[in-house]
Amino acid sequence: MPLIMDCSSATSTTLSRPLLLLADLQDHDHHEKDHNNESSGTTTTTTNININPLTIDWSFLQKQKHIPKDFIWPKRDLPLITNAKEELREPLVDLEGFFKCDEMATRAAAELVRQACSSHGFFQVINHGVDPRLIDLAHQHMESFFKLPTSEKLRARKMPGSPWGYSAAHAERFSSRLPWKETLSFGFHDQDCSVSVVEDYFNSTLGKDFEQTGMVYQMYCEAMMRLSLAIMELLAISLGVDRKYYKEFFEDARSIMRCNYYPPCMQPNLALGTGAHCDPTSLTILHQDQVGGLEVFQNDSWLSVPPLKNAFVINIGDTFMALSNGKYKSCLHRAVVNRYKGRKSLAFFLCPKEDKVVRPPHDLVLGEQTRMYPDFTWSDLLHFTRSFYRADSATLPNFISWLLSSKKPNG
Ligand SMILES: C=C1C[C@]23C[C@H]1CC[C@H]2[C@]1(C)CCC[C@@](C)(C(=O)O)[C@H]1[C@@H]3C(=O)O
Ligand SMILES: O=C(O)CCC(=O)C(=O)O
Ligand SMILES: [Fe+2]
Repeated sequence: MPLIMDCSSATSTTLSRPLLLLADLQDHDHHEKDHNNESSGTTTTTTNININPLTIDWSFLQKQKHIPKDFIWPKRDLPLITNAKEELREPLVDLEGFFKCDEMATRAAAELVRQACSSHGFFQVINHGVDPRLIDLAHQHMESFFKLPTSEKLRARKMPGSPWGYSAAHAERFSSRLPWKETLSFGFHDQDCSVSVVEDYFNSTLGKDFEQTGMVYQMYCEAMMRLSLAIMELLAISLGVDRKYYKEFFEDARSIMRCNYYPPCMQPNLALGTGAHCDPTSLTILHQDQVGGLEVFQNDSWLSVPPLKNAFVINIGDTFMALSNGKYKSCLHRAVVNRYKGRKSLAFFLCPKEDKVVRPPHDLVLGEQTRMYPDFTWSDLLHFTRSFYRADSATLPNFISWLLSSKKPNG
C-alpha cells in the first residue's frame, strides 16, 4: 500500500502546543512517610499523592523518587530484581511463502505456529506485508498524542461506560494496583467504503488537528485486519481444519485497537506497566518499540520477549483457545517498566462480532475429543471481564462456571 501522506505538519503542530503545567494545579502536597506497605510486603517509602484520573501528570510522576502507593503491586506480582532475564523461545515465522502461495513454505510456517501455540501461544511474524512506514507513523502519532499536556489528552478521555478513549493508569476504573501506563483505545470494524470508523472517532473526539492521526490509525487497523485474517488461515492449516473456517468467522470482526505508553518509572521493581493477564480476546498483534518489557510466564518463570525491529508479536487469546477446543493456549503475560526509558506498544485485539457463537470446528471435536468449553458469545465474555477486576489465567474457566451457573434452566 503506497504511503504518500506527509504527516510531519500534524506531528509538529501537536508537539509544539504550549505545555500546560497541570502539576501546579494538582495536590502535590506529598508527605513522604515510612509506610509499611502491605501490598508489596516490604517496608517501602511511598508518596502520598492523590491519584485523580483527571489530573495525573506523568511528567511530574515519572520524576518522583517514590511512586504513589496506588501504583505499588503485591510482592508476588512484582518483577524480580535481576538484570539478566531469560528469553522466551518463541518462533520467528516468515510469512513470505504463505503470501506467495508456496505450499511447502506454508506448511513449514504452519508447523512453527502449531508448536508455539500448543505450548505458550506466542510467536513473531516477519515479511507480514505491513508497510514499515505505516508502523513508524503509527508510533510517531502515538508519541505526539502522549506528549500532549494532560488537559489536551483528556479531550479524548474514557467516559463512564465507554470502552474507548484515553485513560491514565485506568485510575477512572481501579483504585489500587494501578498500571504504570497511559492508553488510548478505539474500536475497529470493516465498513463499506464510505465509512471509516477510526477516522470518524478521531475527528469527533479530537477534531481537525487529529485528522492525520485518524487516517494513520484507520490504515493501520485495516492492515492489522488483513494480517489477522491471514494468520487465521495459517492457524486453521496448522490445526488441520478447513482453511477458511476461522478466516470466515472473523470476517465481520469487531476489534479493539490500543496504543500503550509506559513512562519511565523511578521504582520499576514496585510497579507494573500491564499486570499479569491472559488476553480474553481472540488474537493479539503487538508492535513494540525497541525498549523491551513484554514478558511471558512459562514453566514457572517470567521470560522476556525482546523487540525485533520488523516483527509483530502474535499471541492467542482466551476466545481462540475456546475456538481451538483448548488445543492452542492463551498464556499469562505482562509488561514491566524501567527507570530510564518510556516504552510504546501498539496492540490490535481481534474480537468476534459480539453475538457470534464461539464454537470450534467439527474436526476438533470428533471421536475422543470432547468439547472443552460450551458455546458462548464474545459479548458475554466481554461483559464478564468488565464486571470483574482484571483478566488473568483463570478468566476462561471462571467465565465458563459463571456462564453455566447463570444460564436459566429454560433459557
Ligand atoms: C478486552 C480487553 C480488556 C483489556 C484490553 C482488551 C484485551 C486485554 C485486556 C487487559 C489489557 C488485560 C490486563 C488488564 C487490563 C485492564 C489493562 O491493563 O489494560 C485489560 C484491558 C482492559 O480491561 O481495558
Ligand atoms: O505492551 C505490551 O508489551 C503488552 C500489552 C498487553 O499485553 C496488552 O495490552 O494486552
Ligand atoms: Fe495482553
